[in-house]
Amino acid sequence: MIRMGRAEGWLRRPINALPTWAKFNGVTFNGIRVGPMPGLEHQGSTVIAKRDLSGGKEDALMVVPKELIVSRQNIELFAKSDQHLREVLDAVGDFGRTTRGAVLIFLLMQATICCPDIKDVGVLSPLNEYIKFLPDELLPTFWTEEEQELLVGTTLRPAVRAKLNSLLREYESVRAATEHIDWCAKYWWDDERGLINFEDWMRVDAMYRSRALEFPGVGDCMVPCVDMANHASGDATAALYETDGSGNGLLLLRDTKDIKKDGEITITYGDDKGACENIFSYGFLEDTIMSARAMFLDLDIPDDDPLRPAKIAVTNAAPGFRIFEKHDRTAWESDFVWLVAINEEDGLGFKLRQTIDGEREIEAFWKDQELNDTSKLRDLLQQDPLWDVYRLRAVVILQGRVESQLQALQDIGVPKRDLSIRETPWQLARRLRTLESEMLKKARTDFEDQKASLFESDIVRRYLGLLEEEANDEDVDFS
Ligand SMILES: C[S@@+](CC[C@H](N)C(=O)[O-])C[C@H]1O[C@@H](n2cnc3c(N)ncnc32)[C@H](O)[C@@H]1O
Repeated sequence: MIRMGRAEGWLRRPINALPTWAKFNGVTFNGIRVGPMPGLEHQGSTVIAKRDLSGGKEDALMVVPKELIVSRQNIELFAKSDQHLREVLDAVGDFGRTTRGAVLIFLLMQATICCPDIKDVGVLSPLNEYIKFLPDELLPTFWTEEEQELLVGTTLRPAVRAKLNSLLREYESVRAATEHIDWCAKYWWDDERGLINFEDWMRVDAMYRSRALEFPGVGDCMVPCVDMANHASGDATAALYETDGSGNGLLLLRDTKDIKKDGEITITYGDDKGACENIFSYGFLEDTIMSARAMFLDLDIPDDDPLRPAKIAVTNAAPGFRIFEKHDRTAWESDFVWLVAINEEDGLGFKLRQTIDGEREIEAFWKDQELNDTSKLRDLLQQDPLWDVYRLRAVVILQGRVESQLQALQDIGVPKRDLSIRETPWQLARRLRTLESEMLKKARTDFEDQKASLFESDIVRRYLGLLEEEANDEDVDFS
């Protein structure tokens, strides 16, 4: 439906119509306009200074009435006057009570309301019109199979695969949950005349993913017009966003920034986000990015671990670890690796328990202490006399995983470019491969240093039987 609406024009409006929409709906612009930056048209529209702007001396550059904010709370309010939206939200249950679920359903409803083939569904509102200004972002979920192949060996590849699977599951469950609603059955899902397909779900997901910002006091939401600001990190960020005392959305020039007429007013989408996450959520990498910044690598429990099935059954930690930049080095964090690193002989145990409804449940124990939240395992191990030993095991496991990821990247080298591969996916994949490869090499060296320093620990040396050997050697020398 959305693709059709773009092609036929009923779901598309040129960005030069935005000032009229904004004025009509109470959005104020102060010294700014929205449009493409000459020379940077590939970045879509952005916020541009209409005159010289001085940090610390300007009122808000944008004020967006709180009623226009697409947040979970507002969608609940919209649903009070839109029975069709209410029906769908109720039908999808808990999913409709999450921000993501509510926003995706809301966006789908806006496209439905705009569709000329659909009559008497939903309520007209300024937001039906607003989605017509939103471009279709080329996020990796829209890359072709060949383009996704360029990502093999990067952390983006499994992330895109997992995302497509979860989108498909969501789409199927929204469909199953709403098929019994007459108008949904007719306009959305009918085998011949139904207008919605999986691509629509991917498109509303992309709109939300690439435009949602976390506003203090509101949470994740889409704020019309503020979401036209492009991203720049660090000192280059020109403006901040927040809400005023009444809940309206504001775009504020940073006190330290002066922007000349025709300069760009950028915000930050999050300076800590890694290169992978930037491409995943926004479909671009800033030109100034010189490192992958952060990476999430998955981690498996070895097949020969006798406790593997029980560990998988009890874990509530994400199965992997994150490496990230800290000062000039890499650091890591993981709740999962501790479960991989310890075993029965260390004090990890499992028991089967019968629940009151007759089900059997696995319970985990660490040295007879109940372990009902495996993300707390690290804290328990930290109090153990063998903490350095467990740390060393964790570091060895992670270093091995870093090594295998690096190997996968290097085995493929520079992928071949097929004629069908578009420029943006090609450039992004190439840059990501280089940035992640550099970061993995750095992490490998840092893990080596951590290993070396843990080998200095008396506890580790005693555990490995090295202290006694040294003591014996010394005895021999003295005699
Ligand atoms: C919140 S929207 C910003 C407005 C958007 N440019 C538009 O035309 O509607 C985020 C999208 O803008 C683009 N974008 C933002 N900052 C960018 C940058 N620094 N370089 C390239 N593209 C950028 C990306 O396509 C991203 O997915």
